[in-house]
Amino acid sequence: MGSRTGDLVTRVQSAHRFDHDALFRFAADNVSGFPTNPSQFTVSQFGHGQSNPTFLIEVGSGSSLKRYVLRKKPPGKLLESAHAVDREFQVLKALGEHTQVPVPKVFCLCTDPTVIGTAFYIMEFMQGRIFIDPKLPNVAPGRRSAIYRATAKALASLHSADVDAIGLEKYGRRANYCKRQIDRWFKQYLASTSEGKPERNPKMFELVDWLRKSIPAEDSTGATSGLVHGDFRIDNLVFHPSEDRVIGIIDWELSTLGNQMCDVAYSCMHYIVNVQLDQEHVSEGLETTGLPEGMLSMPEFLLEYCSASGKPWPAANWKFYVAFSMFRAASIYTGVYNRWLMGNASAGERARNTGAQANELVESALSYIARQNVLPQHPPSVKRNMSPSYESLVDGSGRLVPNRKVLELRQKLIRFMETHIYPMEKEFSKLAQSDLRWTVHPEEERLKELAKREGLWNLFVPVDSAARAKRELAAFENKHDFSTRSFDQLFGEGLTNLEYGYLCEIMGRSVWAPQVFNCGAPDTGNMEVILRYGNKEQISEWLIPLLEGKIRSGFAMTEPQVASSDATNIECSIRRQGDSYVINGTKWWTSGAMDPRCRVLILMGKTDFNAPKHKQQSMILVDMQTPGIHVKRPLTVFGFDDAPHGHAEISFENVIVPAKNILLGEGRGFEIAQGRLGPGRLHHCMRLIGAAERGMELMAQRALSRKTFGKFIAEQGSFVSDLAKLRVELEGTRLLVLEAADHLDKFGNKKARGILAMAKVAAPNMALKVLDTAMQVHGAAGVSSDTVLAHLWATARTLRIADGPDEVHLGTIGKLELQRASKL
Ligand SMILES: Cc1cc2nc3c(=O)[nH]c(=O)nc-3n(C[C@H](O)[C@H](O)[C@H](O)COP(=O)(O)OP(=O)(O)OC[C@H]3O[C@@H](n4cnc5c(N)ncnc54)[C@H](O)[C@@H]3O)c2cc1C
Repeated sequence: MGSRTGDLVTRVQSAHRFDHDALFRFAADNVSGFPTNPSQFTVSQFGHGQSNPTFLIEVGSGSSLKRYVLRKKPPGKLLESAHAVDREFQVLKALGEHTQVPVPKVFCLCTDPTVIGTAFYIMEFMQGRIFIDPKLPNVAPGRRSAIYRATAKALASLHSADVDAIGLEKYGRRANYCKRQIDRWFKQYLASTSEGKPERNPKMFELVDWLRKSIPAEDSTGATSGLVHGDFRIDNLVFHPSEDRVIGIIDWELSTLGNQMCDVAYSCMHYIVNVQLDQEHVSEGLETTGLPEGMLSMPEFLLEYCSASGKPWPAANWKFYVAFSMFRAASIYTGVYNRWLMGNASAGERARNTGAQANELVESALSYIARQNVLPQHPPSVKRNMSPSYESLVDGSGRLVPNRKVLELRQKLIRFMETHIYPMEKEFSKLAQSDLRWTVHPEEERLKELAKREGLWNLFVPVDSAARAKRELAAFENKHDFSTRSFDQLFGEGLTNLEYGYLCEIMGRSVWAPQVFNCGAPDTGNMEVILRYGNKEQISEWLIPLLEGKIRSGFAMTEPQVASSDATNIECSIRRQGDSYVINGTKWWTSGAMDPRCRVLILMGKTDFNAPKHKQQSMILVDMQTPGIHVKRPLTVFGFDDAPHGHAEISFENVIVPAKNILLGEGRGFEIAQGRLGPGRLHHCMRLIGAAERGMELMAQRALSRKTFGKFIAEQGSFVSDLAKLRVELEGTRLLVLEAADHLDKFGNKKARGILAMAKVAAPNMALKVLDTAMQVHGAAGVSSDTVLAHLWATARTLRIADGPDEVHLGTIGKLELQRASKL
């Protein structure tokens, strides 16, 4: 495990002492909520890190204890422009207030040196873990890759900050960063090695010469420019106390605007060289000594970064950036060594070897430059990053064995979820609980565009339905340009339902994810109806904008006054009148109809009340803006109204719809319902597998990190065997769902109805069990909105009713069983 942030402190070093009373007075006046009359006020120093001295302030005791972090300039004469704590404060404030980049919250800045001797600022203390050694000793192999992936994502997230939008446009000059940095750090090197100081190394001059000649063109064009951290290493990241995700990027002393590839190379230094303050010498990095089990290789780490940030593979200029990183580290180490000689290195005695290490870094940089190959020309295949249960399946071709294409999409999807969805969940929920709940978060629309670009769009469209719709559309050739890739992409990636099962599951891990990939309910079921049963006009008018993600849809079948699990009860009338139909009735639980983007409903009603029982019903496309449609209220599920999509009660009063909007023809509603509910129903089951997986993961993490009565929850009672039983149930249900998808592909809706019904009963019941146990393990937090569990549970619970209650499906399964027996 990593070190806990609170355990990294020691007594304040004598060279760094300051007036605690003055600090207390300042903090009490300037930090909102700072205790004014505490029982205790203590200051200790973080021993780790060694640029700007950093202190832990503890105010009060017991349950009223509050903790803060103070960062200040070191005492004494300092190198020009170094240790600018005011800049650190500025960047942290901008990122904290305007972005999702994980950083500690800052409270106040003091630039007056008379208060405690130097400028300083006070920020939030982050309770979490810091991994000081990049080899991650004492970390389970299975978690090492997750920690490295989170590291790559944190770097990508800070590199994605829009500096112009958050007031950091003047935080530095973007172009020619490397050129300026080489000059700056060489100047600092010269200053640290002038007369009477550490000896100069002639090889440093050789290195600088090579660097100056090899600066990549992208440095002057600004193509790779943006916010740069300047010291991005794993030990400058605070990880969540139990989950493998970054909650804070710290130590922003060297941040500026500039060439972001320098951060990337610097974050990979440990693969090439092993530089540790406590060691006498620089030694070989992980590339040579071997990767600890489970750890990502450097190309894998870079692949993770590139796909999260959208940056190209950096092979072309990699040698320069790595050599530059070593040069800069050598210059910094020389400065630290010089400060140690003067007696004010904040790392104290640990800095005694930095002089020798600086020279070894120069040596290593020159050897690196001399190497033939430093990074493969192309990114690695994704095989290594796969979750263990799929690793062995890559080249398999058996039934229920995903092929390479699916596995690659799956990995892309997993990365997208980790980079873009999970970090936004709180933000999406916040909007959905505010006065603006019925509006769409702009980030959702941005992520939709990103998902399209990444080829993660409309993955649900089954290959056979796509082919049918394209054939129908052929008559509209002038209107739609079939030849463009973007048009073709609207019809997904040519997957079967079975193949989609492996992907839909991942989307189900978050209630916010499916719509970002245009794979949310009820749209997928509705699009499937138009794909399979729509004529060319209906496809062109409604399906194309739905596939483009420009509009959304609802499915209006259920009615308040009749038991709608038996659709023959439905009373809404669809009466023919010339070239139109007139609709009258009330629907409720029309999911998605509250969404401001919802433009079309597929409505089921009766066109002939006297026809045979299953021929009375029809389905018709209804424009939401037609006069006579009144959205009466949003319904809630255990208090969740699922804004901004919602579940609406709607009345239809003489709603006049063009006759051409009827689907397939009068009296064919039941036939379509059977077709629609097959795939749409199964998508719910696939998503429930993902929701259960998320529950398992959160449950295990919580149990491994929380102690009650002296033991971790994981060590209590029958936890382990309970967890194992849930895993057995989950895996069994997953196989059932995949099997149902396979049947749907091979035999169609009607023949697959038995196994579809089994999946529809099994999936919500299994997910509910897992999520319920996960909530229990989380204690009160589990039932709150602080975790995703309660919302996932509420959604899973509705699926024992929505799309047909359990009893109806059990009836189908039982009937088929008896039929089989009667034929024996
Ligand atoms: C969150 C959510 C979203 C929904 N979204 C939509 C939507 O988008 N569009 C839409 O049209 N509808 C939607 N629904 C409605 C849903 O499909 C219906 O609620 C469902 O079909 C059951 O109909 P009902 O509520 O009228 O229950 P009823 O038909 O009144 O049934 C009530 C109960 O009777 C019992 N029962 C019924 N049949 C049998 C049987 N054969 N044997 C034994 N017991 C039985 C079951 O316990 C059942 O739960 C949604 C519902 C929810 C909760």
